Amino acid sequence: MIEVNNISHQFAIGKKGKERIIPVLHSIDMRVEQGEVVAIVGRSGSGKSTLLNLISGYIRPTSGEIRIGGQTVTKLSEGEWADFRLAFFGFMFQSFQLIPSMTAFENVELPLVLKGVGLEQRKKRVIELLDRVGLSECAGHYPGELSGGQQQRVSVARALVLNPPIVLADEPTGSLDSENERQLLALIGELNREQGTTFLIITHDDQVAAVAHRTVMLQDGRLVQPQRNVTAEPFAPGAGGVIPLVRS
Ligand SMILES: Nc1ncnc2c1ncn2[C@@H]1O[C@H](COP(=O)(O)OP(=O)(O)OP(=O)(O)O)[C@@H](O)[C@H]1O
Repeated sequence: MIEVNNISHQFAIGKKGKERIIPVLHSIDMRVEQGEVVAIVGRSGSGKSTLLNLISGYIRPTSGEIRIGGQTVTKLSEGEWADFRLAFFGFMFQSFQLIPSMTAFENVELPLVLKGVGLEQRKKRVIELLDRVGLSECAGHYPGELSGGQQQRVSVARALVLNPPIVLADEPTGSLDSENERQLLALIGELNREQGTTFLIITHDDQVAAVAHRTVMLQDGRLVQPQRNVTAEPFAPGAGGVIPLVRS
């Protein structure tokens, strides 16, 4: 589903003509199958966010190729990337990135508006999603009127509203308390089992890495041998049992 082929990336910083080159990623090869939940770990500055930004097309690699769903995305134009993102990706961030002047309902609705979905269908889908994350009562609230955990749930609903095959998450539990973290991990597990949603999750959190199917580690911009998670009880955190994984 996601193939990262020999990707290297460097940033150039400083004034034109006097740039300093910062190599960040070196010859990354990675393959993620549909329905996998993969944790990306590594020390601060190892290149995790850069890798996710390359996969989501927000930056272009210095060299190498990325294929998603059989399509070579590194060749897409900016306009094509915008459509591709709407069709393929949901995004979850540590900082939620909600629009403060929009209600919870409007924030979740936004991707549907961008996709040109009609009003009635939008309403139905947003209500469904807010209900799924337990926030039906808060549809009319602005982000500033919600707790951190509630804001994260709004951002999760927004990430999922278009039913994306892939969710890219950058420290999604980073600002959550343990109960909200448990609920988010349970939801990720449900979606993965029910819909085969693929998750790529950058994390420093052992709880997240423990429920992923496997963990890949970046070290100084290089991928360390991928590790298959053999000890985890995927998506049953605290539930005391192993729920079988459905993987295609
Ligand atoms: N736009 C940019 N311009 C210049 N350098 C950058 C840019 N973005 C990232 N870097 C550098 O690339 C390196 C890797 O950054 P990146 O954010 O990918 O690391 P990370 O593993 O996600 O770190 P963290 O866990 O702290 O978020 C760092 O040295 C960072 O300073």
